[in-house]
Amino acid sequence: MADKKEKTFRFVIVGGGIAGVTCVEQLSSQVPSADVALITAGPHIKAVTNYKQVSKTLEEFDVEERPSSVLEEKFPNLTVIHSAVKSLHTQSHSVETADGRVFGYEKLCICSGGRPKLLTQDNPYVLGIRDTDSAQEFQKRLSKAKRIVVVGNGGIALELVYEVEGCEVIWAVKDKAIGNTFFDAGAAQFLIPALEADKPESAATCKRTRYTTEEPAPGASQTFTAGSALGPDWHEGIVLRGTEQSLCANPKSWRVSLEYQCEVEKIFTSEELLNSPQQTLRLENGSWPVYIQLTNGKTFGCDFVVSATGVVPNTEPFLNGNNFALADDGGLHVDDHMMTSEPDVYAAGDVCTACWEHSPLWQQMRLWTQARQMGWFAGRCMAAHVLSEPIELDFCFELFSHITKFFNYKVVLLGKFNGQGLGPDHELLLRCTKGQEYVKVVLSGGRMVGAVLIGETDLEETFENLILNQMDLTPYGEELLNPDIDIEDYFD
Ligand SMILES: Cc1cc2nc3c(=O)[nH]c(=O)nc-3n(C[C@H](O)[C@H](O)[C@H](O)COP(=O)(O)OP(=O)(O)OC[C@H]3O[C@@H](n4cnc5c(N)ncnc54)[C@H](O)[C@@H]3O)c2cc1C
Ligand SMILES: NC(=O)C1=CN([C@@H]2O[C@H](COP(=O)(O)OP(=O)(O)OC[C@H]3O[C@@H](n4cnc5c(N)ncnc54)[C@H](OP(=O)(O)O)[C@@H]3O)[C@@H](O)[C@H]2O)C=CC1
Repeated sequence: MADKKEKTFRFVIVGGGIAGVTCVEQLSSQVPSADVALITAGPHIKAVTNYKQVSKTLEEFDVEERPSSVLEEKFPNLTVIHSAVKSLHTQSHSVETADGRVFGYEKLCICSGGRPKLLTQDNPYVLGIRDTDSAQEFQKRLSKAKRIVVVGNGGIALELVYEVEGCEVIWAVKDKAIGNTFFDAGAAQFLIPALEADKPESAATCKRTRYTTEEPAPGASQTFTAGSALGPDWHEGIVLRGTEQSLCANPKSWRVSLEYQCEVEKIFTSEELLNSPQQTLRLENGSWPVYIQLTNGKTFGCDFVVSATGVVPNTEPFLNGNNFALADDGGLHVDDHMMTSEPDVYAAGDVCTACWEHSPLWQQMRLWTQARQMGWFAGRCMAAHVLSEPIELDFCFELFSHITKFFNYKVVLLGKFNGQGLGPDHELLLRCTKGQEYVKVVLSGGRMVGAVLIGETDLEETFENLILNQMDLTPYGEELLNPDIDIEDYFD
């Protein structure tokens, strides 16, 4: 393999998503003399724009899909190679691409993201949403649909059930409440009325498509290996409307039915149902292309099923044949320098699992912000290692923080927002004004360790400070959430 190398780069980064591109930017600016290669399966790269540091740890930004030439013009030391990596040979420090080329590296960073963990593979009626292509396929299928079933209870399901119009939505969740990956039952209760109410004007407007289509890269035959993951506001550019076209003007007819505490028992096509003893189901349900049987005994016919059931790190098949340590969730095990178990190989973003001893207030979630932070930190570590400089874990891994929007409410999550890992040894303070705000504080030993802020609470900065400084809040008791006290002044 060594003699076949077309060129050896000092740094090679695999993946043009937010983690890979941020890593490239960091390396190119920190070590401008080094040859850097970005190898990515898709024709476009993702770029962070309008970056805003909202507070010490909270950040907001937009993400744009761009041609890679923009990056190459900015960094003359950078070569972008558009081909999927077919195999990695850590012993010879080389990668082989789908178009048959071999490149050497001194240090490599794997940022190949994740792909949807589908309920079932190869069923044309079960869709996942990950990248621009899959979002467009979903949009196309939705435009002809009268009823869809959404399975899953995380970020994608929360966004879809709110955004889809003109189509009946059956939402099947495993849990007793909606949004288990982000919320507890109280917050879910607060959000439910927004599902039943009319959407506000701004959220209900029909919008134009903004995303471009990525051509699959040579060799990228698997549906979900070509493009980068979508991110904040991905649905804003896409009309998510079913057959009932008039509903864009009449959001009242928008229907979501929830099926709680159930999983999928079986998925049948209409042909399979015709030939099975359960064909009476077909008659009861009308005629649909596909039927889904849930563990609560109900069966629904629908046009298609959306499997919004999480992601699996993209490690196969191109990393096979090496000795990478994998975490329980299948991610590449990385230490506090973003290094995998293979020499000179780093990883960042959705593909990796942070296996260092976490700060008591941080946890990994496969999110846009963490992909950016990990890509940036991996770049810093790679540069520090070649320059023989010391480097410590960055402050951004001290406190988990996430800003997003669900059901048209601003949502801020801080620290152990759901009491993750705290056991019974914690208490909660709550303040809730229906339709306006939901504030939950998690206290452990009298100190604030997490918070969920839904709505325009304006509390994020103060709470972030209280969590970071671990002040004993016992003397304040429930006054902490007294709406008549200006908490910002209180703790100044
Ligand atoms: C529908 C949707 C909505 C989301 N909304 C939000 C949100 O609102 N907020 C939020 O924080 N997060 C959100 N996320 C999560 C967020 O998008 C991801 O956490 C983030 O994009 C991960 O970035 P990444 O760079 O690690 O991976 P990706 O963006 O998946 O990029 C991986 C890159 O690797 C390339 N690649 C893969 N395999 C190979 C190979 N073998 N060879 C070469 N290149 C390869 C791909 O082409 C791609 O460029 C959302 C995700 C989805 C799917
Ligand atoms: N605004 C935001 O911040 C958004 C973030 N994202 C991110 O994008 C990624 C993909 O989103 P998504 O697919 O929603 O993943 P998530 O990990 O957010 O949610 C997956 C959901 O599916 C459930 N689930 C898993 N397997 C099954 C099954 N077999 N049957 C029924 N339910 C199942 C999970 O339950 P359990 O947890 O019990 O396993 C969980 O509720 C995630 O990293 C997510 O954080 C996506 C959209 C918006």
